[in-house]
Amino acid sequence: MTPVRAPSAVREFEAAARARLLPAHYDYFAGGAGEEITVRANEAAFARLALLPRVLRGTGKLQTGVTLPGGRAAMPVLVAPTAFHRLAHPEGERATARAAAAAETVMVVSMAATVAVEDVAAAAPGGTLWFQLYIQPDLAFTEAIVRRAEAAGCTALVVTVDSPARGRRDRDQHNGFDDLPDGMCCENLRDGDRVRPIVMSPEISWRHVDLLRRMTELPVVLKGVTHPDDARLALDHGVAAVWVSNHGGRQLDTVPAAVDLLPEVVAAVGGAVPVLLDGGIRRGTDVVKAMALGASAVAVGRPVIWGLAADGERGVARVLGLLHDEVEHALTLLGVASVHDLRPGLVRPC
Ligand SMILES: Cc1cc2nc3c(=O)[nH]c(=O)nc-3n(C[C@H](O)[C@H](O)[C@H](O)COP(=O)(O)O)c2cc1C
Ligand SMILES: CC(C)CC(=O)C(=O)O
Repeated sequence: MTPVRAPSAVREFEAAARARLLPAHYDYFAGGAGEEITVRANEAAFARLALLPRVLRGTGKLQTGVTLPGGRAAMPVLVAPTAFHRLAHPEGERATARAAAAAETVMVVSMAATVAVEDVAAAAPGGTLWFQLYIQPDLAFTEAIVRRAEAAGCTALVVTVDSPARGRRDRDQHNGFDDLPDGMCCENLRDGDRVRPIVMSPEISWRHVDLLRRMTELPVVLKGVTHPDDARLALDHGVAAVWVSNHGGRQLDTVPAAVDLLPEVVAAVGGAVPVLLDGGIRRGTDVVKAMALGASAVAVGRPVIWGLAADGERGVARVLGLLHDEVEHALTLLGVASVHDLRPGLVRPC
């Protein structure tokens, strides 16, 4: 029998995942809002950036580690918060957490995880977890979730601010996908005997960010910033990091590609806090492009889901391992020893 070769690029995991997932579940993970213009733009924008290497730099030992408000990561690629991992693999978020911990990177646990944050933490002792929150209009319930995240050992709160309403996702509407199957639920939304629905409320405002900051000592990271004026406001409201994201094209369609938004946000933040970025990262070269343009670290959403669906913990580990190796390789060929030495001059539009 011909041995099946392990995927040698992140993209190959998508086909493997698609073959294993129910079509409606694949569509939920892969899809985006409206015409999916932003989904496509995120990846296309990286292809439109060229890298311009330096030569004879004698770089020697490479440095890929980054220090962020919620702790250190050995690689500059974090696991973005994504919902419903048990739809992709029976071990769900437990498998993802183990792979992230083995790669010594941060996993951001989604508020919509299908494994409770306490159980995710128990599955990967020693791993670094941040917790992603949609601020709920019921502030007492929001506080209860924050307390759970703190008690589980999460070291930062990632507040997603691009979702004052759910994205309109044509694929999900077409497939009638609007709920988890029996036996699965958003475990972080348990409240006594019931599981609350996630409320995406248009009433959430900067006032809530202030309330949250008073509620917890944890660093607050704002995810879903696209406008430089909002980045400046975020600093006024004391956030520990700004996360540039269009939610992988799943919220407002036709928002520009994430990496195209990055330079203006980086300029607005002016080095006051780290700037993170996600959306369309599929290669180590994408990682170094984003970091050259000023990101302190990046995150991946769908690639982790594809790894998880294809081969559980091993698949996620392989996805993260490939990205790590590709980052090192790109640094070597660029003539840059450390991710901290990446500069805008290494990137050109093409
Ligand atoms: C299936 C799926 C579920 C997601 N769930 C969440 C979530 O629960 N909370 C959140 O803040 N972002 C969520 N996101 C957005 C990701 O955190 C991230 O912004 C996006 O996936 C990055 O784009 P990429 O998939 O191209 O890497 C989700 C994305 C996907 C694809
Ligand atoms: C369950 C949803 C709230 C998760 C999400 O943010 C998404 O599907 O993009």
